[in-house]
Amino acid sequence: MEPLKIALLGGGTVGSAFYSLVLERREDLAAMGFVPRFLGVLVRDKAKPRPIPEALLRTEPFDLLEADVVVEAMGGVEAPLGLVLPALEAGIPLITANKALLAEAWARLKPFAEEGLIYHEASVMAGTPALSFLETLRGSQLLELHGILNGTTLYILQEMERGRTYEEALREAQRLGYAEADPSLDVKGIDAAHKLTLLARLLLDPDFPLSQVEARGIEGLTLEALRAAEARGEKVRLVASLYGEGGRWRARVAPVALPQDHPLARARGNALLARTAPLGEVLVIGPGAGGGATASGLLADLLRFLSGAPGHLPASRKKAPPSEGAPFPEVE
Ligand SMILES: NC(=O)C1=CN([C@@H]2O[C@H](COP(=O)(O)OP(=O)(O)OC[C@H]3O[C@@H](n4cnc5c(N)ncnc54)[C@H](OP(=O)(O)O)[C@@H]3O)[C@@H](O)[C@H]2O)C=CC1
Ligand SMILES: N[C@@H](CC=O)C(=O)O
Repeated sequence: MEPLKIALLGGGTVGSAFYSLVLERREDLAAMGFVPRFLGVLVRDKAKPRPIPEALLRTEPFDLLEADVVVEAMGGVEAPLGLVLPALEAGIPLITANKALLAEAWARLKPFAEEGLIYHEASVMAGTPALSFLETLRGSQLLELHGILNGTTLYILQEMERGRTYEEALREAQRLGYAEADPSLDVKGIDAAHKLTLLARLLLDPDFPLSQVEARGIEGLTLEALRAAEARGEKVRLVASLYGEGGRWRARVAPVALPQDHPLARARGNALLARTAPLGEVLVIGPGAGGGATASGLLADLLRFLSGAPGHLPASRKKAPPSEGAPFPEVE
């Protein structure tokens, strides 16, 4: 049995759930010949309650070069970038749930992604397959893609439909561990834009720029707008879309009106709908936020790494859209 030395950056909602899940799933790791050993868990405040022994907590960066794998769940861009780059340069793989890091620091991280050193299933739709779903769709051509990629805004809209206020619903989403440390990333559509950028880089263009995503959030939406949509037989959802327009890919995050019987309107969780050829239309639905759901995606990547498979490779070339898309109407 070989020790598997894990350096964990972040011991909050996701990091704590990952730590617990690894211990719970020791037998699966043992069946592959590995015994997990956490070298340390980076946090800011050792006094916060969490299911991690205090002896493992570190408030100062520790030596990641000792690790077999670095798992990052701290959030932000510059702080995690400064920590993971030296490890990647030393050939140590990175498993991350941090879509902001990947979306915004791509110029620095792309060479390592191309080497197969970056695993990030958990960065889009948590443990619900989104990247591996799209990897399988590489056998077809993408015609268009529409997704509910942010759990916080989905929860807020669903709760507003049940009569709660926007503020109450946002507070509850924070309490449940769905929201980002800065929830304006969720409600302004920026988190969904980060995720859409990662999907586009996986399938359409390895250099797809974050700046190409037009993002609008749900802050301006009123209960009246939701009620009016309901009266028209529609539901309002924050949808991230990629579709052909004038021969270019258009990437948009916006609140849109969906017919109530549309699969994305009926989905109770996050969802990703892809129209492809020759495969056809495919849909995946599942939880997209929360500690356990995200830890599941991180553990899936750990198992993928241990099986010898590379991380999530960007698209091999830039592809033009084969047809014009049919976006949903935006709700003002
Ligand atoms: N929550 C979710 O549902 C999902 C989250 N993600 C992503 O996972 C990542 C983590 O999210 P989440 O767990 O919710 O966030 P939390 O805020 O709950 O956890 C962040 C952790 O990182 C630590 N940390 C943050 N910055 C520093 C720093 N500069 N130095 C040392 N420690 C630091 C915090 O320490 P301390 O505990 O002491 O404050 C905390 O333990 C983010 O990138 C997020 O986007 C992805 C999918 C779903
Ligand atoms: N804040 C995010 C967490 C998961 O990515 C969301 O609400 O979807």
